[in-house]
Amino acid sequence: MSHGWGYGPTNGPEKWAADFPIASGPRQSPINIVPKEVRYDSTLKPLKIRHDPSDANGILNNGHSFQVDYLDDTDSSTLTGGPISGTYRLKQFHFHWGASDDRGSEHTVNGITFPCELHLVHWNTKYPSFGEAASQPDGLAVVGVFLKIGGANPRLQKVLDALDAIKTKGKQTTFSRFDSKTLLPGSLDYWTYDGSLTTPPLLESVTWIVLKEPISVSPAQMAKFRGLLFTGDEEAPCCMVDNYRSCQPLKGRQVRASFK
Ligand SMILES: N/C(=N\S(N)(=O)=O)N1CCCC1
Ligand SMILES: [Zn+2]
Repeated sequence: MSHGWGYGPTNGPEKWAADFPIASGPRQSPINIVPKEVRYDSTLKPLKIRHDPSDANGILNNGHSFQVDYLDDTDSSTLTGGPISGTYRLKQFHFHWGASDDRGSEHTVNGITFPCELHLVHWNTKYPSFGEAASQPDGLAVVGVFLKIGGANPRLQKVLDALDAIKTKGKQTTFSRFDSKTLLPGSLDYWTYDGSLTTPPLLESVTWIVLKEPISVSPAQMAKFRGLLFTGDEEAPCCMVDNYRSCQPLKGRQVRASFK
C-alpha cells in the first residue's frame, strides 16, 4: 500500500498482507465462534475487571475508530483471572461498526454479525510497556463485547456525546471520570482463544475474551457512531463506517468457553 492502511477499496483488509504479511499467520483475528464446537473448560477462572473511573484520560479519533485512553502507569485499572495469568492493565477501549445494522462486528457467532463490537485493550504488566507487550504472544488481552440493536443504552451516552468534538481524524478532547465497567453486560460468561490485533500491525499477541452476552444500542445511538469521519479536516469527507475485519481461518485453534 502506497498510503496508510484503512478500510477502503485501495487500503482495506484485503490489501493489508502486502505491508503486514502476518495477516496470513496462524493465529489471526477475528474469528467466527461456533458454540457447538467450543470446549467448556472448568479450569477457566471468572474474569476480574477492576477499572478506576479516574484513569479515563481523553477520547481520540484515530482515523480508524475512536478510542478512550486510560492512564496505565499504575495497577488501578486491571484485568485478572479468566484465561490469563498475572495482571493486565487497561490501555484503551474502542469500537468497530457497520454502515448498517446487518454488519459491523468483527467476531461473529454461528456466522451471525452484530452492528457493533466494543474492544477493551489490556497489556501484560510482566512487560515494561504496551508497545513491548504487543510484540509478545501473551502480551495483550482484549475483552470483546457485542452490541445488538435494542433500546437506547444510557451507559454509552457519555461516550457518544463526546463524538461531536472528534468528528475528524486526529481530533481529540478531554474525557475523564468514566467507568468502562459500566459498558459490560450482566454476565461475564466468555469464549476465549489465542489471536491477534484485528488491525495492522496484526500482531499475534492477543488473548481474546469475547463475552457471550451482548449489550444494547439503539438505532439513534448507532447513527452517532456513523457520524464520525475517517478523514481529516483538509480531506474530502469519508464516513467512518465498516471499520471491521472479516473473520479469519481458525487454523486448528481451540476456542474454550467459561460456561456450559
Ligand atoms: N487492533 C487493535 N486492537 S483490536 N481491534 O485488535 O482490539 N489495536 C491496535 C493498537 C491498539 C489496539
Ligand atoms: Zn478492535
